[in-house]
Formats: sequence, C-alpha cells, structure tokens
Amino acid sequence: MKTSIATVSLSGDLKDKLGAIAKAGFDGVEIFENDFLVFDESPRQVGRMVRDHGLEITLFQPFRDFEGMPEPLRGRTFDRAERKFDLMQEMGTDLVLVCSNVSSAAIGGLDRAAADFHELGERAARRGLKVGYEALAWGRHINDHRDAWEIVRRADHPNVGLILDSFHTLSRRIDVNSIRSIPKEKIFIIQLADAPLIDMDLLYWSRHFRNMPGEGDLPVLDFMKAVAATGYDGYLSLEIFNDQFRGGNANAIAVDGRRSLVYLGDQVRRAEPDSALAVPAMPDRAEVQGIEFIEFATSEDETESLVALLHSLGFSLSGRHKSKRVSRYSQGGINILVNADEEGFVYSSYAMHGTSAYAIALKVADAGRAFERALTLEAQSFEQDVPSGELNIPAIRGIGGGLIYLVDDVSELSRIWDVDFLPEAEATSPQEAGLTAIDHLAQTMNSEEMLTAILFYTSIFRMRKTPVIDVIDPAGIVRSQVVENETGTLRITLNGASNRRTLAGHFLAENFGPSVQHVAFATGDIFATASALRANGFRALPISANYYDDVETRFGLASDFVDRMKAENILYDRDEHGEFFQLYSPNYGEGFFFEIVERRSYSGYGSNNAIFRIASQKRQIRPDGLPAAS
Ligand SMILES: O=C(O)c1ccc(O)c(O)c1
Ligand SMILES: [Mg+2]
Repeated sequence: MKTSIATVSLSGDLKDKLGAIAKAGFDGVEIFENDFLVFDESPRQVGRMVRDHGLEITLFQPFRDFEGMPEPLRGRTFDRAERKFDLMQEMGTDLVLVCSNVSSAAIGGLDRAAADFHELGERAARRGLKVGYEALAWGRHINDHRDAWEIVRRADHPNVGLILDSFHTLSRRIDVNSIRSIPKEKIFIIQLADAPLIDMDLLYWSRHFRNMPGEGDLPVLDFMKAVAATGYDGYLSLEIFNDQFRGGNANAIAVDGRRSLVYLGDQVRRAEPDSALAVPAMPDRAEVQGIEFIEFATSEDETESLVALLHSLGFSLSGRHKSKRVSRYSQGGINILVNADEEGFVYSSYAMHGTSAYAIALKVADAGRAFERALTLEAQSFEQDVPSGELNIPAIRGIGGGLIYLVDDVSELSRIWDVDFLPEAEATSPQEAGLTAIDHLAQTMNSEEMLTAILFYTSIFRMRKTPVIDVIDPAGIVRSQVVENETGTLRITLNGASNRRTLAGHFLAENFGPSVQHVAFATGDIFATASALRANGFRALPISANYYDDVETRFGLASDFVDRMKAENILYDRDEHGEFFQLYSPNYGEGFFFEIVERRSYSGYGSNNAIFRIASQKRQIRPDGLPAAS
C-alpha cells in the first residue's frame, strides 16, 4: 500500500513538511502550489529535495478554473496550464490535479468540459504528463464525482483521468457505490480526508475542519471499500485542510496520518480480502479485558501522602517488587503500584511531571499480538533492562508519553504477581471499601491532542469513540470525549483543555504535560462504600448544598434520599437506562483525584455533574479561585 500526503496538511515550510512526511514513513507527497510558491528554491531543487527525502511527488495541485471557459479566457487557461506543465517537468512529477471550475465565468455542459479535457490531455501527452480531474463539492457546474467521471469518460483520452477525494463525495452524501463501476486505470489517485459532522457551508467545512480518516464522522471506510472494489492499487493520499494541523507539530500530525491510512487499509483488507491494495498483514484490534494495574511514579517523600490516600480508599499493601522500589496496593480486582525508583523511565517521568499515574497495564487476549499491531500502527515501543528471573512485559508509549503495558492470561505474563512480586502485608490494614474494579480513567491533554488520542486508541484497541461533550469549567470549556470498549472493561475519558485557568488546564500546566488526571473506581453500593471510607478517615470532596436542591427537583427524587446523598457528598445522574452515583476524593497535588462510581445500568459519565465537581475542586486548590488571566 503506497501512502502519500499533501503538503497543505502540515505546518512549517516545505523543508519541515518533507522532513516530517519522510520520517513518518510516507512514500509520496502532493506538492501544494502555495507551499512551492512561497519557498525560495527552484522547481528543480524542490524536486531534488523531495527525492533526497526518499519521497516521490505524487501530484502537483491544484490547477483551478480550467474547464468550460469562454474565449478569450479559455485560451489563457491553456497558456496557464502549459506554464504549470513546465514547472511539473522541472520538479519531476507527471500528474496535475485539476479541480472543478468555481468561476462565475464558467459555462456548463459536459461535452464542452470533455472537449477542454481532451485538448488538455493532448497537450499533457506531448510531455508525458497526466491530468486528473476532481469535482469540488462546491464547484460551479461540477460538484459530484459522477459528473466529473462522465466528463473524463467523454474526454476519452488516456492522459486524462479522475481523482476521487473522499471529502467531496461524502460531504455531499453521494452514493459511494457509484465508484465501483469506474475502471481502475481511470482513477489517477485517491485523496482521503475525514471530517466531524458539523452543519456548515461545504467550502468552509472542507478548508478548516478536515481530519484524518477515523478521526471524524464520515464513512471513509465505505468510500474506500468502493474504491477497493474497482481493483485500484495506487496511492492513498491524505489531503487534510485543518486549522489545528496547520499550527500543530508536523511530526506528530504526520505520524497520525500514516496511522490513519494503515488502519484504514487494515479495515479494507478485513472487509474486502481480495482487494488489490497491498496492506500489511497485522493482528486484529485487541479486545481489552481489563486494566491489570495502574502505576504511579513518585518519590520516597511523596509516597507517604499517596499511600495515605490509598489507605483511606480501602487499599492495602499486598506485595513488593523483587528488585524495584515498587509497592502493590490492592482491593477487589484493582491493583495500584506505587513506584519510587530513582532511576530509569519512571524516575525521569517523576522528575518531569511529579507524582502521576504514568503507566497502565491492559489485559488483552494475546499481549504479543496486541504489541505487534501497535508497532505496525506506528506506536513507539518501550524497552528497559529487566533483571533475569523477572518478566519482560511488552510496552508501548501511550498518549502523553506515559506507558501502556500489555499483559495476558495465555503467556507467562499471567504470572506477573508471582514472578515479579513478593507478597507482603501491613500490620494493620484499612477497612475495605467495596471497590471492585477500575471504572474509567480520565486523561487530560491539550485540546489539540484529542484527535491523536482518539486515533491511537481506536486503531490499536477494539474501542469506539463517543461524541464530543463540552464540560463547563467556570473558566472555560473543556472538550471531553470518551473512548470505550463494548463491554465497559476499558473506558477512558479524554479531556482537552484550551486554557490554563480551567481545572484541566491548571493540571496540565502544573504537571508539565498531559497525564491521567483521575481514576474512577467502581462499587456495587456507593452508600456502603461512603461509610467505609469515612471510617478510614477519607474526606469526600464537598458538594454545594444548592446542587442537592436542584437534583431533587430535576429528577423528582424523594427528599430523604437526596438528604442521604447530600450527607455523603454523592452526586447523581440518570439516563434512559438507569442511575449513576459519584463520589470524589479531595485533590491530590495540583488537580489529580480519585472518583468512586456506582452504575445501575447507566452507561455515561455524569458529565452534567462535572461543573459542580470542578467548582468545588477549584475552591480547594485555591479558596479564592485560580489566578486570573494575565
Ligand atoms: O479547497 C480547495 O480549493 C481544494 C483544492 C484542491 C483539492 O484537491 C481539494 O480537495 C480542495
Ligand atoms: Mg482534493
């Protein structure tokens, strides 16, 4: 499978872009005319630069407002085309993308356009070049790939073909099955882009909101399946106009791009095993059976306060690592590791971020296969020295640079607690609080990193994304989106902060980067848990009395029931399936916290309650609120 990306998709100058594109493993690049025009090198040197990066120029684009022009404009468009052909030959590419005419001067008519393309094909053929026609979704006369194809068909020239761009087809909801009957040799290249479903002007949507396949809501896979049905085996080329990407980190965006194409190819291969696209074989997405452990990086000094909080939550010491300064605390099916090692990755993580949940271990059916898939999808592996007699647990770098360990029940990894740990208990253990499992994790990041996170999780693991929710912090909006699996054994809420006065933004700034901001534990009886916690000295996050007045009327609850929740600072929510109860720990450090939830057939996350929780947490961090914008 050959992959390409348009220079317009990334930030920086042409050199930066090419560097990022080559590093991410693409084979080709579409040179966007503006990126060339503003660059201070000759076309010949640009061509050499591209090839020095090991890349091929898949096409030069766009050539605008060509077909259907009346004279004397028509003559001028051909002169213009000849100039671009000169440039392409110097640069070393044989394909130009002509997008459908948007000029008010353009005259419609399929035959007129076909005649123009036939002539352009003749001119291109003289130089050994090819012309690809793309229907812009907002083209004046041609805005549908079926019409563009009809023009290409009537132009009847071997050097004239069709360019399909998933955005233009899918944004207009054009039936993708119309692609299946197009002869593959007439499809000169496939451009791919996804986009979030937002009701807006097509041009504006296209120029600002496109994103990588799998990051948005368009049925790009259906589009690709139809393309694959033609037998097409050429380049898949990303063309992503996105404001955020233009200002983002070119290397990171390029990696996301490669990942999106490999993942898309993998899905096509599974749906259409006979497709001609040579997609690398890889294991299927891993089903996560649960979180085997969460590991905190901390220091000897800070261990005490962290362990005190864990004790108050009913966790007891259950083991110590054989060779590292790692203690295991357990309750129900939950394992929390406290790592105060002063060397290696954990120590640099602590030095950088302070005490934080820097690693998680996911239990999958086959850790080796999950690891293999992750690496095929451009995840970075993590390796460390392992003393003999201890397990070498496969691990990848997660979102924000933390670690994701992979364990399973079918290899020696299943014996992790016996092999790497020695059992140990405390003289006096706290009272268990009925916590049974990790319900979910919340990762806080910059809002620009959300799409990266979504693609990372959904492409490697069998997880789906839910729609974005706006969480209202008194100081701004935090964008929140969930990735979760079908069975609920892995749920991650992603919170994207866009300013540092929000609680999420404050956490991000104080921790020097994205990390897990809260861990939620499940209980089967939140009232029993609350009282056990109190006996352990746990002090729940206080919730405003006003909240309870509102909840009582909003949900029509009995007042004595509301009084019980109020006494324990338990929050309440309900959806069409059931009820939800939440209880929060005080902040630990600059905004990290634990949550306890009881689900009664409820599948959400209580996002309506977030504003109350956040307001209270902010009062705790600084009674007079976080510093105002400076
Ligand atoms: O927004 C545009 O003008 C534009 C130009 C070239 C393309 O290939 C495209 O998909 C859009
Ligand atoms: Mg396009």
